[in-house]
This record gives sequence, C-alpha cells and structure tokens, in this order.
Amino acid sequence: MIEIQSLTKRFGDTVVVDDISLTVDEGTISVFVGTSGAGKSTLLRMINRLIEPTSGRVLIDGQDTMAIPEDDLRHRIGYVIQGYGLFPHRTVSENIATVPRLLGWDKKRIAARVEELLDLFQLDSGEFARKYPHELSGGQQQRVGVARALAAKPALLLMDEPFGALDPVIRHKAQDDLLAIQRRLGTTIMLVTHDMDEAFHLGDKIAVMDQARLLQYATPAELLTRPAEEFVEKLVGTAERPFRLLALGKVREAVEPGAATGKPVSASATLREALSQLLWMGREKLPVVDADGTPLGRISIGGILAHGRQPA
Ligand SMILES: Nc1ncnc2c1ncn2[C@@H]1O[C@H](COP(=O)(O)OP(=O)(O)OP(=O)(O)O)[C@@H](O)[C@H]1O
Repeated sequence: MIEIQSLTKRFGDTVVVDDISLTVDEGTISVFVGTSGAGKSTLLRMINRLIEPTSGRVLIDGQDTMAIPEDDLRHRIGYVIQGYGLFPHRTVSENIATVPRLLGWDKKRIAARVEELLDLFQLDSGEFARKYPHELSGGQQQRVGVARALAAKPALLLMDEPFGALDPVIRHKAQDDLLAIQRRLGTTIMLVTHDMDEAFHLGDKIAVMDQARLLQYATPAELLTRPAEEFVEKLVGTAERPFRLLALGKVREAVEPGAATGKPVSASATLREALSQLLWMGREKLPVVDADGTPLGRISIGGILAHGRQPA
C-alpha cells in the first residue's frame, strides 16, 4: 500500500503540489489526470524522490520513503516515462536486466527473469533479446521499457504518459496488455495520462488534479455519477458520461431471462460493446453466453440503456 500524506512541493513561491493526501491500495491502478501543469508529474516524481518534497510524507508498505536510501528506493519502484528511456547501446536483454544486475542477482537468475519477461510481453527471445532499441518499433520499445521497470518485481510501478508516443491502435493494445500483466502479477501502479479514455480503461481509481490540488480521488463510476466539482464533470466529458458508464459495466450484470436469436454476446463483454453490437446488427436483443459458450439468457437494448442513466 502507498500512503501519500500532505505532500507539498514549492518551487520558489509557486506551489506545484498542494497538500495532497491519498492511498493507493496494493495491486490496484491509480490514474492521475488533469490540466497541463497541474502537478501530476511532480507528484509522481516525489514518490521515488527524483524530486524532494517540500513537506509531507510518502509511506510504502508503512515505511517512510525518506528512511530508505535513494538507490534502494529506485530499485523498489519501477519508473516508465514517455519515450521509454531505454539505454541505446544496450541490447533488449541488457536493458531488461539493468536493475537485477545492480541488485547483484546471479547470472542464471537474471537470464531466467529476462526470458520470463520477454515471454510475458510477447517478444520472441530468439528475435529480440540481442536487438538494440533503435531496431525496434515504438510499440516494442514501449514493452521493453515496461519489462525493464518490472524486472526486479518492484513494490510499485510509476508510469508517466507511458503510451503517449504510440498510435491509437497500438496504444489500445498496449493498455490491454498492461492490464493483463498487472492483473497477473498484482503490481501496484500509479499512472499519469492526458487521455480520459485511457484513465477510464485502466484506473481502479482516478485522481483529478487542477492547479496543484487534488479535486477528487474516486472510482471511475463515482467520478461519473458524483463529481466533486464542476471541473471534474467537465474533464470527464458531460456528453461522454452514459457511454463511459456503459463501458464500466459488464454484460453479465444486465442478463435477462429468456432466449434470443443471433450472434451471441459474451457475458464478459462491456455493456458498451454489447450496445454497439446490437445497434450494428439491428437487433433489439441477442443471446448471452459465458466463456464456455453456455447460454445464460439474453441482453436487450432497453436493459442496457437502463445502466447508462444517472443514478437516482
Ligand atoms: N524544476 C522546476 N522549477 C520550477 N517550476 C517547475 C519545475 N518543475 C515543474 N515546474 C512547474 O510545476 C508545474 C507542474 O508541472 P508538472 O510537470 O508536475 O505538471 P503536469 O501536471 O505533469 O503537466 P503536464 O501534464 O503538462 O505534463 C508547472 O507549472 C511547471 O512549470
């Protein structure tokens, strides 16, 4: 668990991060959004002490980060930035092995970990292990950057605009891959983005910042249905609200008894995906199946729309 307590940063007379407190639960993703210059990157960099706080504390699993030597702290916290910061004269393997090597792991353990990560990130070892960063596509570099940050099994992964340089299609795939890997490894992640779709897609919780202050820190659904301030409502996108709510809900939550004909919808699909399928196919209802193809009932346009309304 990460506890941020009254964290403040001033540069001269300017307050860049103003008395921010929040807790990130273990194994969850917290996403930081807000206007440019709101202080998101500064907040993130105070966690691994790339920037020293003016006041306040950060506790990692109960331990004050000021009590941890800086090197140890950076080994315990993975850091991924836009542009990935890969070492250009080191191969993919050597890049991924950076922190385990600094930690003095033996060669066999490092090699096994590099293999494991290449596999996890779907980078064929024979093809990629000995390549240099400039020989990789942007998406591949991004994966190596995240693999490197995860190499020593960090207690926390900080990500500052990690997908900012990727085109929309690869970006979506990279987000899905990160989610799958995060769920599998149980990594705790704090991620900064400008992209609200990304925030809603990835965040267990979303922190909204404006002018150095934290306006709201809540689940995506709470942010939509109970925005703390007008700024939050605007940032979330008033016109997008019902669709974002539907994207958070799953088909299994809206299954109705009865049969329907047509191409079945998976119970694990989002309500937004199901609505899209119904509209596109010109159907009022479609059958729902679980992962094994077992019929569970049906889903209807009316049933889905009820989930996109403002709660009473
Ligand atoms: N070393 C510094 N000295 C003075 N001011 C700084 C310094 N670093 C950052 N700032 C200022 O602090 C404010 C917050 O910057 P920060 O990069 O944390 O914001 P951000 O929310 O991450 O912005 P963006 O979304 O544009 O990346 C900005 O106004 C920036 O100019």
